[in-house]
Amino acid sequence: MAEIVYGSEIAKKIKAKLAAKMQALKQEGKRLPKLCVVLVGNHPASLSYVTGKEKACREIGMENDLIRLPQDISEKALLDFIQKLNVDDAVDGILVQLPLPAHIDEHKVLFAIDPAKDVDGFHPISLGKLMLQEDTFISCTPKGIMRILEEIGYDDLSGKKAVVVGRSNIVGKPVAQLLMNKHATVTVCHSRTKNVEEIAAQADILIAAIGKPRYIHASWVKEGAVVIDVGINRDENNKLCGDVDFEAVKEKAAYITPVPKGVGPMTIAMLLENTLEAYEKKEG
Ligand SMILES: Nc1nc(=O)c2c([nH]1)NC[C@@H]1CN(c3ccc(C(=O)N[C@@H](CCC(=O)O)C(=O)O)cc3)C=[N+]21
Repeated sequence: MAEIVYGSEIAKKIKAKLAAKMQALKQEGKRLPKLCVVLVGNHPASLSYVTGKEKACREIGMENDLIRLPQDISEKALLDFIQKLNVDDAVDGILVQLPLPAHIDEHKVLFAIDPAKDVDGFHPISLGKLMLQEDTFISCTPKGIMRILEEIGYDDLSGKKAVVVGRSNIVGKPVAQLLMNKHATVTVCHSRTKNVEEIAAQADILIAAIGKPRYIHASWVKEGAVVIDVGINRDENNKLCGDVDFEAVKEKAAYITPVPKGVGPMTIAMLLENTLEAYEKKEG
């Protein structure tokens, strides 16, 4: 029977530390770090996620601004807006919520963000530095996953087998890189992989980031594995669920993260940390 690892509890501790830092800066009469979140359009899930980010900023006393732009905004107008945030000295972190409307080139927008303010870690410079193990902003979900592993004392990954299911630019690829940087032997599986279940069953650490409700069955999981569930899906009853068949897999794994209250809250905590980091680098 696995230990259920509540990212929400770890995130609470991180946010308490950050709140104390905000308080200290305030008492020193310093400017406070500021995160700007840009939301284009009215996608309901996106709206709920950005609201969570704003709420977390308020909780810890970090400055924040949610900028809502119309669904039909031109790419040029969005790029101009980002440029304004880039040169605004009061802004430390910029996050453009994804996905963007289809008429906007997502890469162009991510490339337009000043790498010094790229608290999402999605800029090619940030991703390149991650590959080279240079100091940079690490994207929030992968960073949160690594923090969970540290928190459970599972951070000596030398000789360990990690399997990442999913190859997205925002989770699968960067988390695979981080695991490699920590000396794990990493296999990345995806929709075209044959025998995923056999590969997954060899994992000491299994990261599920595919976006398919309860896709990972207990038979895919090695006894005693660490299972990290990144999925945020709705099942047939519109209930929030992960990529892992939680009830069955928890009988086999040593550690498992739930959905909700697992990786999601860690993503937000890492975003706040990255924003403070951007501020500290800027202020020297
Ligand atoms: N530029 C950009 N950066 C992102 O980091 C980004 C993004 N775009 N687009 C969408 C995804 C998704 N994402 C989540 C963050 C927190 C929760 C979260 O806190 N979830 C809670 C509750 C979820 C709920 O109740 O709906 C939980 O899992 O317990 C979920 C999802 C960030 N994303």
